[in-house]
Amino acid sequence: MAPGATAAAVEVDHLRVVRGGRVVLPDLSVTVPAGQVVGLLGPSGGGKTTLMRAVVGVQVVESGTVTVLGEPAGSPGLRSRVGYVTQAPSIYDDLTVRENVRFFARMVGADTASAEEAIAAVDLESHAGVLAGRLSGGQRSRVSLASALVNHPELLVLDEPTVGLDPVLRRDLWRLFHQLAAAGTSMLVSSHVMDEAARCERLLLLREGRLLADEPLPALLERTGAVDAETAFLSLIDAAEKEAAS
Ligand SMILES: Nc1ncnc2c1ncn2[C@@H]1O[C@H](COP(=O)(O)OP(=O)(O)OP(=O)(O)O)[C@@H](O)[C@H]1O
Repeated sequence: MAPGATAAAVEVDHLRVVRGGRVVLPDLSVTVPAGQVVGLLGPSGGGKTTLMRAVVGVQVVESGTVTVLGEPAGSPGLRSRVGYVTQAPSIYDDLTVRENVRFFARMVGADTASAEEAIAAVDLESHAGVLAGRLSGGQRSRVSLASALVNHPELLVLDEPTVGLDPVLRRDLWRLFHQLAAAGTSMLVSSHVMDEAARCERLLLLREGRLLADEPLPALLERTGAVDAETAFLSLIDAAEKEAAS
C-alpha cells in the first residue's frame, strides 16, 4: 500500500449535496474499500455523478466529509493520486491520440513510455496517430481513460466508462479494471448497465441520493432472493418506491 493510503480508499460521512436548489444527496455515508472494483449503479439522476464529483473534490458540498486516501477530497496532495474520467471525454480534437495522452502525461510529470503504455492498455495503439476529432465516441472515451492512467493513480473514478462500447471492448475494459485493482488501484466505476454489476467486487446502488445496497453481488442476491443483479436492484427500487409512497 502506498504511503498515506488507508484500508479505505474513500470514506463518505453524512454527505449532503444540494444542486440547483434540489437536495441530490441528503445524508450519504459509505466506504469504498481499497484495491477493489466497486460498482456505482442506479437509476438516472440518482446521484452517481454527484457522488463521484464529491470524491474527486469538484463538487460543492453543504455538509459532511469525504476522505480520499486518508486526505480530505480535493486536497492538492491528491491531484496526482486520483484519476477521474467524466462522461464527456476531455480530449483535444485537433491533437492525435498519442499527442493527447502525452500532453496529459506531461501535465502530471509522467514520461512518454507511460503514455504509450496507457494507449496500449486501452487498446488504441492502432489509432495512436489518428486525430481525436476523427474517433468514435467509444474511442474518445478510451483516450480520456488512457490520459487518466498515465501516472498510475491510486484511485480511479470512472463515470460510465463503457457507454457506447461494443461487448468485446466492454469485456476488455473490465479486464483492465480488474488488472488495475489487482495491482493495487482502487476503482470506483459507475454504470447504467446492470449486467456490469456482476463484474464488480462490491456494489453500491444509489437511488434518489440514498444507498439501497452496499455489498458484494452474492450477498445482494442472497438478501433479495433474486437471480441476478438487475432483478435484485429492481426489487430494492420497487420496495423503496412503495415505502416512499406509504
Ligand atoms: N449542474 C447541475 N445543476 C443542478 N442540478 C444538477 C446538475 N447536475 C445534475 N443535477 C441534478 O442532480 C441530480 C443527480 O444528478 P447526477 O448527475 O448526480 O445523477 P446520475 O445518477 O449520475 O445520473 P445519470 O446516470 O443520468 O448520469 C439530478 O436530479 C440532476 O438533475
